[in-house]
Amino acid sequence: MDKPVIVALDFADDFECIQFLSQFPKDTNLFLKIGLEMFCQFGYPFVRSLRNRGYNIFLDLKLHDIPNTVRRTCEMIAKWDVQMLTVHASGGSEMIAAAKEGLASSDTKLLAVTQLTSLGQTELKDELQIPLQSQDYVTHLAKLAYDNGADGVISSALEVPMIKEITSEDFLCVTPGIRPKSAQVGDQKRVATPAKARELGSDAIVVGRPITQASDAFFAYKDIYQEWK
Ligand SMILES: O=c1ccn([C@@H]2O[C@H](COP(=O)(O)O)[C@@H](O)[C@H]2O)c(=O)[nH]1
Repeated sequence: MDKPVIVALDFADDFECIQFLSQFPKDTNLFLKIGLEMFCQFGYPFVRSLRNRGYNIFLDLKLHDIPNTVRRTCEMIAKWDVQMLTVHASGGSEMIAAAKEGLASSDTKLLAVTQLTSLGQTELKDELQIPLQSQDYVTHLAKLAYDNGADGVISSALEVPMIKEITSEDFLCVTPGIRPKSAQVGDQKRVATPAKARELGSDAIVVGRPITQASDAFFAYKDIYQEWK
């Protein structure tokens, strides 16, 4: 699928989620992100039911554990036919490589989260005590992910040109923290509009609340899609 708008399904219950999806015409070809909130409640059966309905699935589990545990978990997820899976790049080179090995029998793209888009320079320095500029930290983790077999990263759109420069044009940059001009920023720190993300070279944008909390979700999706295309 060419440069999708990935909709983050962060709902407290599956009924609400299915009602949300029913607002979209059947031919919308949605790419859906299932994150921790829904996966912890509804697990693999929920993933399978959405996959069986034909949706593309980004499973955003942000795995972060010792290499053996991550490899074995990825071996299991490899059977699920999901399109994307996340691990944290800060889990290190061995863990990233182990995740890739675990997914080897599948077409699932492995994406490594660099610096969460909810963290800015202040949090990086004062809370995490990382003595780097945010952009240098992000590009360092992106290079680590690239060198150890990841197919791409999660970052802010603002960092995409630097990431592509030190990795490769084909290295996927999937970018949350997307906010249309009129939307509330909320807990996100490193944000970009859909148009800016396009201009900076994002391969896919992830959008949650600006669509899921809109009074007309399909209209909000179409609006963002138009700006992104
Ligand atoms: O760095 C990251 C990694 C993942 N996310 C996820 O994307 C969506 C964004 O939702 P919004 O409502 O549009 O803010 C959410 O599911 C996060 O878990 C991220 O935001 N930043």
